[in-house]
Amino acid sequence: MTTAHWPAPFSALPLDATVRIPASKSLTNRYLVLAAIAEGESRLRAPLQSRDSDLMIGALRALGAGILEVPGNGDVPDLVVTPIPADFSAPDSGILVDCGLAGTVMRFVPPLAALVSGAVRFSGDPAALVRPMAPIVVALEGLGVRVDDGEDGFLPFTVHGTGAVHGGHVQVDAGGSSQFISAILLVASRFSQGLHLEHIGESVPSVDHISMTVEILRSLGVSVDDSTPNHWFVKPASIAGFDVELEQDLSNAGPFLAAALATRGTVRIPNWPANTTQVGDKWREILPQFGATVTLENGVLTVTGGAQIRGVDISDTSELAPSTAAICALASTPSRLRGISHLRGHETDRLAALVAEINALGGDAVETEDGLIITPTPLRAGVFHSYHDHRMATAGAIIGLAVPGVEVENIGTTAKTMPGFPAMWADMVAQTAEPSAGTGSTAAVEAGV
Ligand SMILES: O=C(O)C1=C[C@@H](OP(=O)(O)O)[C@@H](O)[C@H](O)C1
Ligand SMILES: C=C(OP(=O)(O)O)C(=O)O
Repeated sequence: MTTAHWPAPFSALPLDATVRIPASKSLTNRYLVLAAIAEGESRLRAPLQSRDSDLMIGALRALGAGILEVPGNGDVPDLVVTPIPADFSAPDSGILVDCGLAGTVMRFVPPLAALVSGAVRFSGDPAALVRPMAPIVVALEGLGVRVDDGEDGFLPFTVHGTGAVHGGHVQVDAGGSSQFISAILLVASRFSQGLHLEHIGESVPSVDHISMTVEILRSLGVSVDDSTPNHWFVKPASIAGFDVELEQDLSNAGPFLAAALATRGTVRIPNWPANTTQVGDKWREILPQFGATVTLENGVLTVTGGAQIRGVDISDTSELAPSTAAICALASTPSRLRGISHLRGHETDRLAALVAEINALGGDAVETEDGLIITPTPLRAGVFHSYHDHRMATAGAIIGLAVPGVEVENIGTTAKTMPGFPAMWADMVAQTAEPSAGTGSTAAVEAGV
């Protein structure tokens, strides 16, 4: 149960905690799409259970896939997926897919809808209707698929599939999101002539997520040639049913690892993968720049905060940026985050939201063309708004650990990728001491000193 304003637990003591994180959103939703177009039954072990994965499951079921929960080895049921039947057609009334605010649903499912017959309409939360979508529409139209989008390039729109996509050469400007590339690549092995996808425009952000897509496709036997920058070639192929165990979400590990820095304590995360395609593995490079000690031994990632948080100057933090910005707000020297202009098209305009919320607590954050400059100042109690953005909500929680009296508005929005967040956070704090929600008297890190 969450309240409208969640008193963020404050910790005057250095934390000493071990935390287990639920499965990766990006991996779960990719494997779900691929299971829906595979030739046989697939099993996803220990998948993510969250709003974004529920939305993906709902979308794929609507498109004819069978998805059943079966008992797994841990707390979370496995998913057994029966692929979309080859002759699946939408009813005459069409199909409605609710994308919520999930980028992976609104970008990954329309190309899949192009492979079935009939009209599939996509809509979502009010905030989803302003997220960039035009490159998906343009790419589908370039592949010969009819899309009714009212010519505005935003949700809602309707994809009119004919049961097959010819494929071939298509150009897309993916400067606004790597998901435009991943979306087309994921289903391209089903195009009868395969795909030559070409990115035109400014550089693509979040390239690690494209590498994740390419690596997963290759692991399932799909040939992807990405040897020429900005070009991807996919050969037609059948994907056999597969059985995969999902890794925990290393991006969502970020707020918990940041808690070690915010309190000068130690946080351990077991089962950290030795090899991974997740961008969250970059915490191992990012956190030492703030002065933290990071070790990975026997699969346990251990982060210990330094006496003070040093400011950083880093690029391309992708979906790690909100947590990174929260750490910067607690640092003792200025920070600059670069290469994240596309965050303006995320769940909210994250650059504007971070500036507004850090400054509302007395901070000094300014927007640049491609990121943020955050200069230390002492922070004070106040409300940190989440803008329906799970990563804004967790950014507020990080700051609240070190600044007494922070309340996060709509902490429940963390259900997008981590429904258990408030309980997990409280448990992390309780492993060291009883949390005194928002009522502590000394900041754990002397923000701005
Ligand atoms: O493909 C994916 O799973 C994602 C790609 C990235 O999107 P952008 O390229 O829009 O940043 C990332 O930020 C998002 O959280 C997940
Ligand atoms: C940008 C994000 O999500 P989405 O998949 O909705 O794009 C994110 O989780 O940080």
